[in-house]
Amino acid sequence: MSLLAVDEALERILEGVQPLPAETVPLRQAADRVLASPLAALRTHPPFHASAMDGYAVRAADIAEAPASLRVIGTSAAGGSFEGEVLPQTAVRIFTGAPLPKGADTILIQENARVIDGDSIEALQAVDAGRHIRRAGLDFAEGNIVLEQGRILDPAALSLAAAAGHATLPVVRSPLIAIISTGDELVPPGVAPGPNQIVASNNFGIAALAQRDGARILDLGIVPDDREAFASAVRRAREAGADILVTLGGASVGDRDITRDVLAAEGMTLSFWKIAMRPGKPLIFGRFNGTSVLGLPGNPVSSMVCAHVFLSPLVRRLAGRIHAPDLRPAELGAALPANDSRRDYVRASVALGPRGLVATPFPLQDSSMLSVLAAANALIIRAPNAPAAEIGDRCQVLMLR
Ligand SMILES: Nc1nc2c(c(=O)[nH]1)N[C@H]1C(S)=C(S)[C@@H](COP(=O)(O)OP(=O)(O)OC[C@H]3O[C@@H](n4cnc5c(N)ncnc54)[C@H](O)[C@@H]3O)O[C@H]1N2
Ligand code: MOO
Repeated sequence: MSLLAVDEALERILEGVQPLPAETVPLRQAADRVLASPLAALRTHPPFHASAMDGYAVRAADIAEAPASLRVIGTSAAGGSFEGEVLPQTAVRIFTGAPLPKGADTILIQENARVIDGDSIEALQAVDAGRHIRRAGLDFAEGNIVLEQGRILDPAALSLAAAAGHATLPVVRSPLIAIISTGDELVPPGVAPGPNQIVASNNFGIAALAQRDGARILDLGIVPDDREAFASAVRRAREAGADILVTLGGASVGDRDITRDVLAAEGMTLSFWKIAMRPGKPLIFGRFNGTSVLGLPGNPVSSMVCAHVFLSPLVRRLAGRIHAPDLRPAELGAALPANDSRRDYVRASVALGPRGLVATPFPLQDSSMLSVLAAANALIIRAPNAPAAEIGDRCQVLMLR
């Protein structure tokens, strides 16, 4: 029986999945979140014609023939204003950000003025009308849409939202990802493994990737290969309201690979098990009410590659983010043998060569080897049944960093 193709598996995972509903959070907590609806300015900015420089608010006509002397009749500083009017042959001392007084139509910067005595100056240069003035509404006007729905609230967007008068923002709720690591052989880092044990690692990379995609993490720790212990962790994930449950390990066909069985016994509807992918063949996907379940294979590289290919798009869809994998054309830096019937994600190092990117596969591709995955900056994607390829042949790579 032929295995489910990777693209079809991803389609099933994303089928019917919509961004989560909005919640309102204070501005500071909105950093790096996704704006849930278009944001209209609550005010106009600048709210008045403002000076962009320190100097003198003057009438351009008065200083058309420089040098010209002017009487200084007052001051306009940011946070205050000059309430009178700039009449012919007068000027108002003005500072950056302060309102332009009535009658003035330009700013003479102070470097081009000479103070004659306490209350008069000499303009040393003529200035065109309108110089160094920020017109009211130059940045945005009340009611303008200043940020689009779906905008990632990066630092500039946050400051703009604040300037537009918003103290809180509607953001897409961050998906909650519960992670369960399974296996009698696993201990957490920092704990000395017993004989026959190893350190659990997958949960750290998976959590970091999901967080980068906008998720919150509930790490439920390590459970032994025991049906009741695993079932109880699954229940904890559901009680916590996890949007996605990720299980690590126990996905394959061994006697202790109980993941699929227990998930089904707990009420999960299985969508698929096993796909035409290397690494990652034993991937499990199913759904509880409101919770998608990804059963990732235990091999650390299989886990991470499946997370890049399937978990990231799912998290991003829920988080209201666009998923745009960084796929690029490259040429092979080493030969590759013919592929079998699974799509292969080959750990590779990609660098710029004389004709563009060159992707050189690592010689060891064992799906347990995190040292190779961490050294790789890309995965060469090989189609099922691709024939043997030579150095210089074209290929497609998925950039990882
Ligand atoms: N007879 C067959 N055997 C296997 C097949 C198969 O088709 N027929 N598939 C192989 C493939 S492909 C994979 S991938 C693995 C995946 O198996 P499981 O998902 O059941 O994973 P485990 O057996 O639980 O563990 C595999 C390996 O990974 C280590 N592991 C598990 N969890 C973690 C963790 N959280 N952190 C670090 N390392 C972990 C575990 O100790 C094992 O060494 O099955 C093949 N077998
Ligand atoms: O798929 Mo396994 O993931 O080939 O090691």
